[in-house]
Amino acid sequence: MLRIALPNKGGLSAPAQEMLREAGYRQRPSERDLTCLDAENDVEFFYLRPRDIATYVSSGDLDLGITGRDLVRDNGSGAGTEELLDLGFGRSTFRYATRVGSKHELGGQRIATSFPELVLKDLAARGETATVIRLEGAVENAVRLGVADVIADVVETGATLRQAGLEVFGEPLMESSAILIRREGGTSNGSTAQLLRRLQGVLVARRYVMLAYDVRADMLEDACALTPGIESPTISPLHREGWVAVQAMVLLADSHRIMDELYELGARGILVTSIHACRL
Ligand SMILES: Nc1ncnc2c1ncn2[C@@H]1O[C@H](COP(=O)(O)OP(=O)(O)OP(=O)(O)O)[C@@H](O)[C@H]1O
Ligand SMILES: O=P(O)(O)OC[C@H]1O[C@H](OP(=O)(O)OP(=O)(O)O)[C@H](O)[C@@H]1O
Ligand SMILES: [Mg+2]
Repeated sequence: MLRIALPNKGGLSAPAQEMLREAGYRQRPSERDLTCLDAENDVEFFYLRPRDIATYVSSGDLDLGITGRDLVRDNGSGAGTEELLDLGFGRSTFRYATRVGSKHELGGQRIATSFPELVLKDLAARGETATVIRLEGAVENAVRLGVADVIADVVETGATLRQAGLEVFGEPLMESSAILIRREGGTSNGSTAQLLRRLQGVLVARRYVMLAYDVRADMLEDACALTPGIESPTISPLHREGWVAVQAMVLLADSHRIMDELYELGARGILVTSIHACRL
């Protein structure tokens, strides 16, 4: 039986469960449940604090885990894990910020953060010495309340920083997103490979749509150049003489541009449908 750690709370919890449901796995019926057995798929899920997940996976007590890359790097046990897949949600950067107009320096400053290990590693790499103050959250308040001169925190839109009168400085310490991890050097059995294929299928289904259209046969090569598909587009004959129907997967983000260009080529009956799941 495959044993998988998932975030029990916080911003990564709901999207992680949604992704697993889309991949065909059973998820806990109540947000208070700490385990969920999916007997049909021979998988058991354990809902844990996202910060703790690397601890269980690096020790080998759980086979796989979903958590934030930044949380793994801030957990000493993270070094004993490896990343199998970027799951595409929970994207953020981790950055230093200070009061607008203040000096952009780290040496000798008091730096407030919920990610002390990340910050200490970064300071060591820079050869800087500073005082790191560990806070549980709402770190942006630390500067105006006088507890710190600088913060190091998760930035998504930057709205929280702006509201607190802070500005980022320097390069991001890291870019994060939700990831699937396993024990470093671990081997994949059949169930792990199946889970990976299913999650990859969800990622593709989220990024791509199926495009179908009719086009005159003499324009087919130009049309296929716009919609090459992943392997090759499907061409079917139409009852109408001299016309064919084409089906191909295209990136959702490109779909409207491609539809406009196909229409210009003379294609008609252009339809976009979403993909619920796939194995490529
Ligand atoms: N806007 C965001 N705010 C907080 N975390 C975010 C955001 N966007 C992505 N993340 C990621 O979510 C993870 C933080 O999850 P965690 O469960 O620790 O805290 P949370 O979602 O902020 O919940 P809480 O702070 O209420 O416990 C990190 O990997 C972080 O990079
Ligand atoms: O760049 P933004 O889009 O504004 O998002 C980033 C903010 O969101 C998170 O806070 P959260 O709501 O998790 O509260 P916390 O600080 O107490 O964890 C994070 O710690 C930042 O404060
Ligand atoms: Mg938070």
